[in-house]
Amino acid sequence: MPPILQRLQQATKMLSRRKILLLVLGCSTLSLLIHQGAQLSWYPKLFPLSCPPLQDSPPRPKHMTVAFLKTHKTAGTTVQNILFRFAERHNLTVALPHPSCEHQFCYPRNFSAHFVHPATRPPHVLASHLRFDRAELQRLMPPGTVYVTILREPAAMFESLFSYYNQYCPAFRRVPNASLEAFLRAPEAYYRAGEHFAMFAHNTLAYDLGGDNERSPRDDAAYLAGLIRQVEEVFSLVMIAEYFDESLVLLRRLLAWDLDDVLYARLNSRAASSRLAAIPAALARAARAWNALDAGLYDHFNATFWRRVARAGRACVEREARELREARERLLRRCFGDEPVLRPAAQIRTKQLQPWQPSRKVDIMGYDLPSGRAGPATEACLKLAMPEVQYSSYLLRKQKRRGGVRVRPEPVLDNPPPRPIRALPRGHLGH
Ligand SMILES: Nc1ncnc2c1ncn2[C@@H]1O[C@H](COP(=O)(O)OS(=O)(=O)O)[C@@H](OP(=O)(O)O)[C@H]1O
Repeated sequence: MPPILQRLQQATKMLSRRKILLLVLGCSTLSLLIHQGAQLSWYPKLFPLSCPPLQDSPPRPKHMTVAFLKTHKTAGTTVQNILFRFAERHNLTVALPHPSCEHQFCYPRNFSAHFVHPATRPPHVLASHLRFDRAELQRLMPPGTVYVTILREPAAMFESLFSYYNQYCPAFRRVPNASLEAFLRAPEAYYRAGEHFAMFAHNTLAYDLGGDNERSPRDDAAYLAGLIRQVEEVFSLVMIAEYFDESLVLLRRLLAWDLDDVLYARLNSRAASSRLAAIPAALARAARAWNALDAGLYDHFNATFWRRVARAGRACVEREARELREARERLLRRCFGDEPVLRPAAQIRTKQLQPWQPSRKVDIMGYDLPSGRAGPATEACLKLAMPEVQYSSYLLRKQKRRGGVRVRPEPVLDNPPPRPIRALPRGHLGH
């Protein structure tokens, strides 16, 4: 080939190589941009794309002192069960109510350290219902205790309260045909502030947090702002029931616990037949308007929750939440059979697993153990699904024994059925 032609061929090769290189570079830049664009639309700037390392390097020891404010109808029993099991595994003391308070700390009275059974003091963990009182709790709990609580979307929470406490709360009992719609159309017609268990019918979250549930943020915005400030001063984490798994991820990171420490079985759920399939939008608006203080609290802490998720790394939190769900499904299958299902109490043969039923009109579901099981693994499964009342009585007896108080020995399985239970202290424990 003549030299001129050879040079021409080389030049063409060089050009096409450069072109190919440019083309490849262009394509990769474009694909990166498209990818980034997509990511950004999923994870707005706030959320880092990668998982930042846990702040606890070198690893912190597990935090052992926790006070959980168990608000009503917010998935609190499931959180309480996680804490009870953690306490047992680590040989910690759980603060439990004196029997005259039943299984709650004399709710709806303001919490007092006197309500705590002496055999359960000084405690590491506290997780039973109470009305928050900062000074009294600080008197009881050791310094360094981490305070956490949980909130639920107020319309869903109110629907649950209305159904669960229908027979207990006079404001609900007055409503014809137990109709939530009728109540929310004219709440003032049925509600009397200050009467027994009125707090279940108006701003229950605010009441449980120690606030004045009769205040309206419409008339007094400063009151809501002040209540939020007080909650923020005390509680290191406010979980959100709608994002339960994400909440547990934040909890375990806060306490430097393992993911295994927050595995759970869902407790205290109503059967589908006992709940509204969906709350119509107008009803939800009315529920939020009537419980405006709770709505203000929820909206604020829902927003701060997502800011925390962002700080922890949203992708990371979601990944852990997924791992938690997978591990939890494996555990439920191991404990309750290949198809673990929630059952009504009448279908649960294991007495220690039968959840308390608030009325004949409401079915509270639970799990049952497959028959013929025994041994330590079964005991762990039993605790996983043990309702609040049975677990509280069991722990109290166990801790009394540990403290040398004479009680009949009671194996965790085969113990007699719990005595008839009332969900709430009545009569003399007025608000
Ligand atoms: N993991 C998880 N995620 C989301 N929601 C959950 C979870 N566990 C329990 N629940 C729901 O919480 C409601 C029961 O709340 P509590 O256990 O706090 O009730 S109680 O005040 O102790 O009686 C009850 O709500 P309703 O079924 O609407 O009544 C439960 O279904």
